[in-house]
Amino acid sequence: MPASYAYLGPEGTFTEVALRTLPEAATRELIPYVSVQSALDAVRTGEAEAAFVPIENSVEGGITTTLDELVAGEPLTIYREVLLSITFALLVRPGTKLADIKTVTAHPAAQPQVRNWLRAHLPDALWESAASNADGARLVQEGRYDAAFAGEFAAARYGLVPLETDIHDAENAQTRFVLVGRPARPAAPTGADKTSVVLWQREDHPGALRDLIDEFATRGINLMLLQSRPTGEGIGNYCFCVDAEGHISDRRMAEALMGLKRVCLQVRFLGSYPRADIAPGGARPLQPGTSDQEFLAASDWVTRCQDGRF
Ligand SMILES: O=C(O)C(=O)Cc1ccccc1
Repeated sequence: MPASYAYLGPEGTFTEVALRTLPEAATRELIPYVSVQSALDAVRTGEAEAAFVPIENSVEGGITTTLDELVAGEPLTIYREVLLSITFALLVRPGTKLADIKTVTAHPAAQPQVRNWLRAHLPDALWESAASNADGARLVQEGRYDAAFAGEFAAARYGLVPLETDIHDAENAQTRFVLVGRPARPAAPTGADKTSVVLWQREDHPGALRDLIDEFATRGINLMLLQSRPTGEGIGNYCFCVDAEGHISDRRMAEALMGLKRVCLQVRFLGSYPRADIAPGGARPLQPGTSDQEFLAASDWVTRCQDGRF
């Protein structure tokens, strides 16, 4: 049996479409799971080699179930990311008209992407969340809801028809998905990489968050995501999910992570992996003084000073 990738199912999710864009997916058995948690658990138990799950969208930010799963429990590592442009179709059973729709469903992350459309076209419809957009389509097929927002491609799979297509409140809405596996050495840098970490502050004090961010800023590292998540240990108690430009094998990133390790209560490394938004080698020019050579030269100079050879 080939190694398997778990993904947020059932069949017909945007997650499945995004997963199939990865060349390595063609050589794996792709197994749908009912939730992000169960897909990630399949990796933790060794049932699946890796799991593919949504993690962020350009309209609402981080997908909190996924972030919370990566923040807690047995550590997992992100190996790849995929960006997918998202537009929704309103899927109904054949014969349903707009005026018949009293209940609608989709994944919670879909709602901010269709809210204005709903207000304009179905202001009185009751919204209930589904485990995924394809699961919403399945529930419409079963007669549990009148309509589901999902990919148009999911219609045929669930015996539904698209009553409306190309629904998106925001132009160019994109969702980011990640391939997550058990911890192992990150892939070699491509020249356009991203590093994800979770940071827990040691203590609350004025400027505590700025102190963490400074570890990146002073080394010329740009941040791409900064999302706070409650630790569950009381009001005002948060950890921070951070995506930063660069790879852990870059000196500036390694030094920033060393700095964070010293000043944070805890740091969880979630991986260094190729960026999906730009081609290999396409990262922004480095800030003066932050190349590997400059870090190494500075370190050599300190050693010479310590040895009295300056
Ligand atoms: O993959 C899906 O279909 C999902 O349910 C997750 C999701 C939610 C909203 C936009 C893209 C993906």
